Order: sequence, then structure tokens, then C-alpha cells
Amino acid sequence: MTKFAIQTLNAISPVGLQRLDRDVFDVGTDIRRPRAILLRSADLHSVEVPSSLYAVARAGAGTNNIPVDRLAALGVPVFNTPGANANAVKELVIAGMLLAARNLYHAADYTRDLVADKHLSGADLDKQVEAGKKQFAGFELPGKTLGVIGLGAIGVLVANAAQSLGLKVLGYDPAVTVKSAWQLSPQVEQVASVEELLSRSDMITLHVPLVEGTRGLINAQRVALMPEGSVVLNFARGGVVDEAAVLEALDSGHLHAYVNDFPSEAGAIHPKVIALPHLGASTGEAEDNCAVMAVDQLSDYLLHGNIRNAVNFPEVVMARTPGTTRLGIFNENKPNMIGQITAALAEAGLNVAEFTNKSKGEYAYTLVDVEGEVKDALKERILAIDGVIRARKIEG
Ligand SMILES: NC(=O)C1=CN([C@@H]2O[C@H](COP(=O)(O)OP(=O)(O)OC[C@H]3O[C@@H](n4cnc5c(N)ncnc54)[C@H](O)[C@@H]3O)[C@@H](O)[C@H]2O)C=CC1
Ligand SMILES: O=C(O)CCC(=O)C(=O)O
Repeated sequence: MTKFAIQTLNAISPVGLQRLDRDVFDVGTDIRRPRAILLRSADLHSVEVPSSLYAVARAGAGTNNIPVDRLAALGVPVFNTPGANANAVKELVIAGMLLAARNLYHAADYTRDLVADKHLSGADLDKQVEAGKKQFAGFELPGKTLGVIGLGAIGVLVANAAQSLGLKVLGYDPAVTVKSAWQLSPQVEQVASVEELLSRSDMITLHVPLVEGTRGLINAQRVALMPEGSVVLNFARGGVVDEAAVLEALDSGHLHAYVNDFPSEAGAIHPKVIALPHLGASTGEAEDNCAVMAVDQLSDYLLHGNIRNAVNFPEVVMARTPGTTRLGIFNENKPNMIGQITAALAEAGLNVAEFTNKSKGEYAYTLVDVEGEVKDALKERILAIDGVIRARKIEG
């Protein structure tokens, strides 16, 4: 059997990579004509999609670096790893709240300067430490209100953790899932609009994907709704915030701080901005979790055609029927596709042992186990059906 070639475009934890049996998979950075691409934040938008490509796996949550729709139209699932790095982000958000509330970043700079620039020591250092500290006096978290925008894997953890630290927590998510709703602390108050959340929060934190509907979600009009001295935390994506509007509000004193994970030229050097180098998921634990989940989903797809956690196709998982051949078929989600596919199988004299078909948005995916040999002519016949995008014979 020809090995599946998997190209890695970022550093992927070896804990995940070692799960790929090297008798079955070739894995490396310099692979040409890959069957799959395994990546983190590498930008795939400007990359030409190789015709050899069967799948893309993102070891992480955000897929805005991947042309998800273009790949869907080619029958290429894009997998991500929901929740696998959520705890790491949650911890950084809590750290970000404390950095802002206690002015820690500037306070640490101050003490470093006393020694490194002003060369103070001993009693002189003690004196300046005590004299200078009042400028960094902060506020405590209990009793303050945190607004959480986006109550998915990360937002729920942040909301619950903030609640347990004594904050009043407001949440906004127009498409909250049943799973998230079950996990959310009952004390978290769900509000009906971003506007309400902003006008009632001392701090807001963003946990939404960057898509057209969330680009510039926090803009000048919305910043104006926030109470004087509020804090914005952005560990989602830079584009979710109109940074120019936030910088203006920091300059005017309307906002106290902007803590974010996506430095820009202007933001990185602004005195009221704490810009971290995209550290949200950078813990050993999160990197291992994401790599394991991405690798397992990818290998299950390459070996068995099963789809779990693809952002552009439905969840389709079917146990293999012994002694059969499996076909994976992507098609447009329109009437009579299943009828035409099963008719083609019947014409070829093949009995269907198991069949499953699910749709998501514009597309659908079928897994079918058939008794008998699947000849290339049958694959061509299926591909010729109007609306079929891709058909793959999956050796088993
Ligand atoms: N800084 C970092 O290193 C990391 C950043 N992220 C970012 O965080 C984002 C969220 O991650 P997860 O919580 O794991 O994703 P998730 O998919 O579990 O949750 C996202 C939530 O946002 C909600 N949402 C979508 N549009 C919304 C809107 N307009 N208003 C309010 N809610 C909206 C969805 O309904 C969903 O519940 C990712 O897409 C990624 O961009 C994720 C992991 C690490
Ligand atoms: O892989 C990383 O370090 C970034 C993680 C991230 O931004 C995500 O999972 O969306």
C-alpha cells in the first residue's frame, strides 16, 4: 500500500506525531504532493492547493488561516481540535485580567529600570520602590463585572473561572450550544446583545472565531458604550477588534488597558497595551492535546474515511464492515444525490452492506461499505453524477 504523505507546516508536538505509524504514513516538512497538511497558524490562503490533497488538520481551534470554503468545494475536510487548548487560553485570560487590574506589566518595568537604568541599590532602591508604588495601585476582581463574548470551549471556562474568583459574569453568544449551556455556571447571566454586555462590564473578553460576522466586532461605537476605565481582553484574533478605535479610547483615558495576543506595530509599543506574542495555546499540555486530537482525526479519515470535527463537513463515523470495500463520497447538498449514488452501485452489481449520509450547509458526505470489487469505472461513474465533488475508494 502506498504510504499517506503528511506535510507539517508548523512545529507539531511529537506526542501527536509519534502516533502516526511510519509504515503507513510519511511525515515531514518538505513533503511534495501531500495527501494531508497538518498545521497550526501557518497561512494557507495564499498557497495553491495540491490536487493530491485529501485533508487538512489544524492542531488548534481557529481556522481563519485556512481557506475552509475553497477546500470544502474540492471535497477536502478541514479538521480542528475543539477544546484541546481551551484551558491554556483560559489561564492566560485570567493572567491578563490580573496584569491589567494590578498594572503589573508597568510595575515590573518600573523596578527593572530602577536597577538597570538608574543603578539604585540598598536603601536608595528601597526608598524608590516605596515612593513609586502608588502609581501602580490597582483594583481587585471580586465585585467587578466581566463580559464574555462567545461562550464556546474557551468562553465557558473563562466565565466559570471568573465567577469562582468573585466576579459578576455576563455572557453573550447568539448560537450557544447545548453542550456549552450545560457546562456554564448557572450564575453566569446571559444577556441579549453585545451592546448590553458592553455597557454593563468593567472588563470584556472575546472568545469568538474570526469570520466575516465578527470582524471589527468591537468598534468605536461599541467601545463608547463601555464604562470609563474598562479593560478589553482579546485572545480571539486581532481582526475581531478595531484596534485604532481601542487605541484612541486608551489615549483619551476612556479605556484603562487592552490586553491581547496579536501584536500590531501601533499596539505593541502603546503604553496601555499589553501585547503578547500569540501565547494562548503555548503550553506543553495544550500542544500535546491539540496534536494528539488532530493526528487521531486525520489518521481516522485517511484510513477509514471517518469525519470527526471537520469545520466544513458533517460528522460521519461508521464502523468498518469486514470483507467490504469502502467508498467516501462528497457531494453538493441537493435532492436525489443518494438515489443516484445507490443506483450507480446497483448498476455495478454491488450490494450495499452499510451506508450513511449526512449533510452540513451546502455539502454532504456519504460513507458506503459495498460487497465486491470497486472498479475504477464505478468511481468514474459516480464522479460523473452532477453534484458529486469527490469520490475516494478507501482500502481497508
Ligand atoms: N490566543 C490563542 O492562542 C487562541 C485563540 N483562539 C481563538 O479563540 C476562538 C474561540 O475558540 P473556542 O472557544 O475554542 O471556539 P468555539 O467554537 O468552541 O467557540 C466559539 C463560540 O463563539 C460563538 N460566536 C460566534 N460568533 C459570535 C458572535 N458574533 N457573538 C458572540 N458569540 C459568537 C459561537 O457560537 C461559539 O459558541 C478561536 O476561533 C480562535 O480564533 C483559540 C485557541 C487559542
Ligand atoms: O497553535 C497555536 O499556538 C495557536 C492556537 C490558536 O490560535 C488556536 O487554536 O486558534
